[in-house]
Amino acid sequence: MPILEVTNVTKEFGGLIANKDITLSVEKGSITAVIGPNGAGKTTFFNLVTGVYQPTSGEILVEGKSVVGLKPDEVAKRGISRTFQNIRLFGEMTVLENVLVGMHKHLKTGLLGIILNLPSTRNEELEAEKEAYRLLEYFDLAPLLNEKAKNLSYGAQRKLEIARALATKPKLILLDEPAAGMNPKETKELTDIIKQMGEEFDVSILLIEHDMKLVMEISEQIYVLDHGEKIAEGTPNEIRTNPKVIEAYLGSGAVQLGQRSEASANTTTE
Ligand SMILES: Nc1ncnc2c1ncn2[C@@H]1O[C@H](COP(=O)(O)OP(=O)(O)OP(=O)(O)O)[C@@H](O)[C@H]1O
Repeated sequence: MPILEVTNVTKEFGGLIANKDITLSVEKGSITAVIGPNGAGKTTFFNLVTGVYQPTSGEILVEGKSVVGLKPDEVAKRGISRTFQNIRLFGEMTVLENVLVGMHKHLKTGLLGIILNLPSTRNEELEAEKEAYRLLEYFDLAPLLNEKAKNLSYGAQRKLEIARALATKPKLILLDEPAAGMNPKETKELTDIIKQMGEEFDVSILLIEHDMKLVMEISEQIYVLDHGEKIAEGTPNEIRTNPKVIEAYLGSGAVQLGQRSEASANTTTE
Protein backbone atom coordinates (compact mmCIF):
# COMPACT_ATOMS: atom_id res chain seq x y z
CA MET A 1 0.00 0.00 0.00
CA PRO A 2 1.40 3.46 -0.87
CA ILE A 3 2.12 5.78 2.06
CA LEU A 4 0.24 8.57 0.24
CA GLU A 5 -2.50 8.15 -2.33
CA VAL A 6 -4.09 11.23 -3.85
CA THR A 7 -7.00 10.70 -6.22
CA ASN A 8 -8.60 13.28 -8.52
CA VAL A 9 -7.89 16.18 -6.19
CA THR A 10 -9.08 19.63 -7.26
CA LYS A 11 -8.62 22.91 -5.40
CA GLU A 12 -10.37 26.06 -6.49
CA PHE A 13 -9.78 29.54 -5.11
CA GLY A 14 -12.77 31.52 -6.31
CA GLY A 15 -12.55 31.19 -10.08
CA LEU A 16 -8.93 30.03 -10.08
CA ILE A 17 -8.22 26.30 -10.29
CA ALA A 18 -4.89 25.87 -8.52
CA ASN A 19 -4.96 22.03 -8.63
CA LYS A 20 -7.05 20.21 -11.20
CA ASP A 21 -7.87 16.52 -10.95
CA ILE A 22 -4.48 15.50 -9.56
CA THR A 23 -3.79 11.82 -9.01
CA LEU A 24 -0.47 10.88 -7.44
CA SER A 25 0.97 8.28 -5.11
CA VAL A 26 4.08 7.93 -3.00
CA GLU A 27 5.38 4.42 -2.41
CA LYS A 28 6.75 3.52 1.03
CA GLY A 29 10.45 4.20 1.30
CA SER A 30 10.61 6.10 -1.97
CA ILE A 31 11.78 9.55 -2.97
CA THR A 32 9.14 11.22 -5.12
CA ALA A 33 9.32 14.71 -6.60
CA VAL A 34 6.70 17.22 -7.71
CA ILE A 35 8.10 19.68 -10.21
CA GLY A 36 6.68 22.36 -12.49
CA PRO A 37 7.15 26.00 -13.49
CA ASN A 38 6.34 28.84 -11.07
CA GLY A 39 2.65 29.00 -10.21
CA ALA A 40 2.04 25.40 -11.37
CA GLY A 41 0.28 24.52 -8.11
CA LYS A 42 2.99 22.64 -6.22
CA THR A 43 2.75 24.45 -2.90
CA THR A 44 -1.04 24.33 -3.06
CA PHE A 45 -0.71 20.58 -3.42
CA PHE A 46 1.49 20.36 -0.30
CA ASN A 47 -1.02 22.51 1.58
CA LEU A 48 -3.78 20.10 0.61
CA VAL A 49 -1.86 17.03 1.75
CA THR A 50 -0.97 18.66 5.09
CA GLY A 51 -4.48 19.91 5.88
CA VAL A 52 -3.72 23.63 5.47
CA TYR A 53 -6.27 23.68 2.65
CA GLN A 54 -9.20 21.34 2.08
CA PRO A 55 -9.71 19.99 -1.43
CA THR A 56 -12.73 21.18 -3.40
CA SER A 57 -13.07 17.55 -4.49
CA GLY A 58 -11.06 14.36 -4.47
CA GLU A 59 -9.54 12.00 -1.92
CA ILE A 60 -6.28 11.97 0.04
CA LEU A 61 -5.29 8.76 1.81
CA VAL A 62 -2.39 8.29 4.21
CA GLU A 63 -1.68 4.58 4.65
CA GLY A 64 -5.12 3.87 3.24
CA LYS A 65 -7.05 6.23 5.56
CA SER A 66 -8.58 9.52 4.46
CA VAL A 67 -7.11 12.73 5.86
CA VAL A 68 -9.64 14.97 4.11
CA GLY A 69 -11.31 17.22 6.67
CA LEU A 70 -8.48 16.89 9.20
CA LYS A 71 -6.67 19.95 10.58
CA PRO A 72 -2.89 20.30 10.06
CA ASP A 73 -2.05 19.03 13.57
CA GLU A 74 -4.31 16.02 13.06
CA VAL A 75 -2.62 15.26 9.72
CA ALA A 76 0.75 15.59 11.50
CA LYS A 77 -0.38 12.95 14.01
CA ARG A 78 -0.94 10.59 11.09
CA GLY A 79 2.79 10.80 10.44
CA ILE A 80 3.14 13.64 7.94
CA SER A 81 5.75 16.33 8.51
CA ARG A 82 6.95 19.17 6.31
CA THR A 83 9.37 21.98 5.72
CA PHE A 84 8.47 25.31 4.14
CA GLN A 85 9.63 27.30 1.14
CA ASN A 86 10.41 30.17 3.50
CA ILE A 87 12.38 28.92 6.46
CA ARG A 88 10.33 28.86 9.66
CA LEU A 89 12.64 28.26 12.57
CA PHE A 90 12.52 29.69 16.08
CA GLY A 91 15.35 32.17 15.55
CA GLU A 92 15.91 33.04 19.20
CA MET A 93 16.04 29.39 20.26
CA THR A 94 19.16 27.26 20.00
CA VAL A 95 19.70 24.63 17.34
CA LEU A 96 19.11 21.88 19.92
CA GLU A 97 15.94 23.53 21.24
CA ASN A 98 14.51 23.79 17.73
CA VAL A 99 14.84 20.03 17.32
CA LEU A 100 13.49 19.31 20.82
CA VAL A 101 10.38 21.34 20.02
CA GLY A 102 9.76 18.98 17.11
CA MET A 103 9.98 16.04 19.48
CA HIS A 104 7.62 17.28 22.14
CA LYS A 105 4.53 15.49 20.97
CA HIS A 106 6.38 12.23 21.55
CA LEU A 107 7.15 12.90 25.20
CA LYS A 108 4.70 10.90 27.30
CA THR A 109 4.93 12.15 30.88
CA GLY A 110 3.48 15.60 30.18
CA LEU A 111 3.15 18.75 32.21
CA LEU A 112 2.61 17.15 35.63
CA GLY A 113 5.83 15.21 35.27
CA ILE A 114 7.70 18.39 34.43
CA ILE A 115 6.19 20.30 37.38
CA LEU A 116 6.93 17.49 39.84
CA ASN A 117 10.35 16.95 38.24
CA LEU A 118 9.73 13.19 38.20
CA PRO A 119 12.67 10.90 37.40
CA SER A 120 10.66 9.40 34.52
CA THR A 121 10.33 12.89 33.00
CA ARG A 122 14.03 13.56 33.38
CA ASN A 123 14.85 10.23 31.73
CA GLU A 124 12.54 10.99 28.89
CA GLU A 125 14.04 14.45 28.40
CA LEU A 126 17.50 12.91 28.42
CA GLU A 127 16.45 10.37 25.80
CA ALA A 128 14.96 13.18 23.69
CA GLU A 129 18.22 15.12 23.90
CA LYS A 130 20.19 12.05 22.83
CA GLU A 131 17.87 11.52 19.89
CA ALA A 132 18.08 15.21 18.95
CA TYR A 133 21.85 14.98 19.08
CA ARG A 134 21.80 11.99 16.74
CA LEU A 135 19.72 14.01 14.29
CA LEU A 136 22.04 17.00 14.53
CA GLU A 137 25.06 14.79 13.97
CA TYR A 138 23.48 13.35 10.85
CA PHE A 139 23.05 16.87 9.49
CA ASP A 140 26.53 17.97 10.61
CA LEU A 141 24.94 20.49 12.95
CA ALA A 142 26.06 18.99 16.26
CA PRO A 143 28.96 21.47 16.72
CA LEU A 144 26.39 24.28 16.49
CA LEU A 145 23.87 22.89 18.98
CA ASN A 146 24.03 25.85 21.38
CA GLU A 147 24.02 28.47 18.63
CA LYS A 148 20.85 30.53 18.14
CA ALA A 149 19.10 29.35 14.96
CA LYS A 150 19.06 32.87 13.53
CA ASN A 151 22.88 32.98 13.58
CA LEU A 152 23.27 29.93 11.30
CA SER A 153 24.16 30.22 7.63
CA TYR A 154 21.28 29.91 5.21
CA GLY A 155 22.28 26.38 4.19
CA ALA A 156 22.56 25.28 7.83
CA GLN A 157 19.12 26.74 8.60
CA ARG A 158 17.62 24.72 5.77
CA LYS A 159 19.20 21.55 7.15
CA LEU A 160 17.97 22.38 10.66
CA GLU A 161 14.44 22.71 9.34
CA ILE A 162 14.65 19.21 7.90
CA ALA A 163 16.14 17.88 11.15
CA ARG A 164 13.29 19.44 13.10
CA ALA A 165 10.69 17.96 10.74
CA LEU A 166 12.31 14.54 11.19
CA ALA A 167 12.22 14.91 14.98
CA THR A 168 8.49 14.24 14.90
CA LYS A 169 9.34 10.76 13.54
CA PRO A 170 7.18 11.13 10.45
CA LYS A 171 6.34 8.32 8.05
CA LEU A 172 6.31 10.82 5.20
CA ILE A 173 8.24 14.09 5.02
CA LEU A 174 7.32 16.83 2.56
CA LEU A 175 10.21 19.08 1.59
CA ASP A 176 9.25 22.35 -0.10
CA GLU A 177 12.25 23.53 -2.14
CA PRO A 178 14.92 22.28 0.27
CA ALA A 179 17.77 23.58 -1.91
CA ALA A 180 16.35 27.06 -2.54
CA GLY A 181 18.98 29.70 -1.96
CA MET A 182 21.78 27.18 -1.42
CA ASN A 183 25.11 27.43 -3.19
CA PRO A 184 26.28 24.49 -5.36
CA LYS A 185 28.43 22.99 -2.58
CA GLU A 186 25.56 23.12 -0.08
CA THR A 187 23.18 21.68 -2.67
CA LYS A 188 25.51 18.76 -3.36
CA GLU A 189 25.77 18.04 0.37
CA LEU A 190 21.98 18.24 0.73
CA THR A 191 21.49 15.92 -2.24
CA ASP A 192 23.50 13.23 -0.46
CA ILE A 193 21.71 13.83 2.83
CA ILE A 194 18.25 13.45 1.28
CA LYS A 195 19.34 10.41 -0.69
CA GLN A 196 20.33 8.55 2.48
CA MET A 197 17.75 10.05 4.81
CA GLY A 198 14.94 7.66 3.87
CA GLU A 199 16.80 4.59 5.01
CA GLU A 200 18.46 6.23 8.00
CA PHE A 201 15.18 7.51 9.48
CA ASP A 202 12.73 5.08 7.90
CA VAL A 203 10.82 7.86 6.18
CA SER A 204 9.31 8.29 2.70
CA ILE A 205 10.11 11.57 0.96
CA LEU A 206 8.03 13.86 -1.24
CA LEU A 207 9.76 16.98 -2.43
CA ILE A 208 9.15 20.09 -4.47
CA GLU A 209 12.34 21.38 -6.04
CA HIS A 210 13.41 23.68 -8.85
CA ASP A 211 16.97 22.39 -8.93
CA MET A 212 16.68 19.82 -11.71
CA LYS A 213 20.09 18.30 -11.07
CA LEU A 214 19.02 17.43 -7.52
CA VAL A 215 15.60 16.18 -8.63
CA MET A 216 16.97 13.98 -11.40
CA GLU A 217 19.67 12.54 -9.19
CA ILE A 218 17.57 11.42 -6.24
CA SER A 219 13.97 10.89 -7.36
CA GLU A 220 12.54 7.50 -8.18
CA GLN A 221 9.27 8.93 -9.42
CA ILE A 222 8.56 12.46 -10.67
CA TYR A 223 5.21 14.19 -11.18
CA VAL A 224 5.07 17.31 -13.32
CA LEU A 225 2.44 19.99 -12.79
CA ASP A 226 1.69 22.86 -15.16
CA HIS A 227 -1.12 25.38 -14.72
CA GLY A 228 -2.55 23.22 -11.91
CA GLU A 229 -2.69 20.04 -13.97
CA LYS A 230 -0.54 16.93 -13.92
CA ILE A 231 1.05 16.81 -17.37
CA ALA A 232 3.45 13.92 -16.84
CA GLU A 233 4.69 11.27 -14.43
CA GLY A 234 7.59 8.85 -14.62
CA THR A 235 11.20 8.13 -13.84
CA PRO A 236 13.83 10.87 -14.26
CA ASN A 237 14.75 9.53 -17.69
CA GLU A 238 11.14 9.45 -18.85
CA ILE A 239 10.55 12.99 -17.58
CA ARG A 240 13.73 14.41 -19.08
CA THR A 241 12.69 13.35 -22.56
CA ASN A 242 8.95 13.97 -22.29
CA PRO A 243 7.95 16.53 -24.98
CA LYS A 244 5.08 17.95 -22.84
CA VAL A 245 7.48 18.61 -19.98
CA ILE A 246 10.10 20.20 -22.19
CA GLU A 247 7.46 22.44 -23.70
CA ALA A 248 6.10 23.50 -20.29
CA TYR A 249 9.57 24.43 -19.09
CA LEU A 250 10.69 26.10 -22.27
CA GLY A 251 7.41 28.00 -22.40
CA SER A 252 7.95 29.33 -18.91
CA GLY A 253 11.61 30.06 -19.63
CA ALA A 254 12.30 28.67 -16.17
CA VAL A 255 14.88 25.91 -16.31
CA GLN A 256 16.57 23.51 -18.64
CA LEU A 257 15.87 19.97 -17.59
CA GLY A 258 18.87 18.12 -16.29
CA GLN A 259 20.85 21.29 -15.69
CA ARG A 260 21.08 23.65 -12.82
CA SER A 261 20.29 27.14 -14.01
CA GLU A 262 21.03 30.39 -12.27
CA ALA A 263 17.34 31.28 -12.50
CA SER A 264 16.31 28.17 -10.59
CA ALA A 265 19.14 28.45 -8.07
CA ASN A 266 17.92 31.85 -7.00
CA THR A 267 14.24 31.04 -6.86
CA THR A 268 12.72 32.07 -3.56
CA THR A 269 9.21 32.82 -4.74
CA GLU A 270 6.13 32.08 -2.65
N1 LIG B 1 -4.67 31.01 -0.87
C1 LIG B 1 -4.76 31.27 -2.18
N2 LIG B 1 -5.74 32.07 -2.67
C2 LIG B 1 -5.86 32.34 -3.99
N3 LIG B 1 -5.01 31.84 -4.93
C3 LIG B 1 -4.01 31.06 -4.51
C4 LIG B 1 -3.82 30.73 -3.12
N4 LIG B 1 -2.73 29.92 -3.02
C5 LIG B 1 -2.26 29.75 -4.27
N5 LIG B 1 -3.01 30.43 -5.16
C6 LIG B 1 -2.83 30.46 -6.62
O1 LIG B 1 -2.74 29.15 -7.09
C7 LIG B 1 -1.79 29.06 -8.15
C8 LIG B 1 -0.74 28.04 -7.82
O2 LIG B 1 0.11 28.55 -6.80
P1 LIG B 1 1.19 27.68 -6.03
O3 LIG B 1 1.83 28.57 -5.00
O4 LIG B 1 0.59 26.42 -5.55
O5 LIG B 1 2.24 27.38 -7.19
P2 LIG B 1 3.70 26.78 -7.11
O6 LIG B 1 3.80 25.74 -8.16
O7 LIG B 1 4.00 26.37 -5.71
O8 LIG B 1 4.60 28.02 -7.52
P3 LIG B 1 6.11 28.40 -7.10
O9 LIG B 1 7.02 27.44 -7.76
O10 LIG B 1 6.25 29.79 -7.66
O11 LIG B 1 6.17 28.37 -5.62
C9 LIG B 1 -1.23 30.46 -8.36
O12 LIG B 1 -1.94 31.07 -9.40
C10 LIG B 1 -1.53 31.13 -7.03
O13 LIG B 1 -1.68 32.52 -7.19
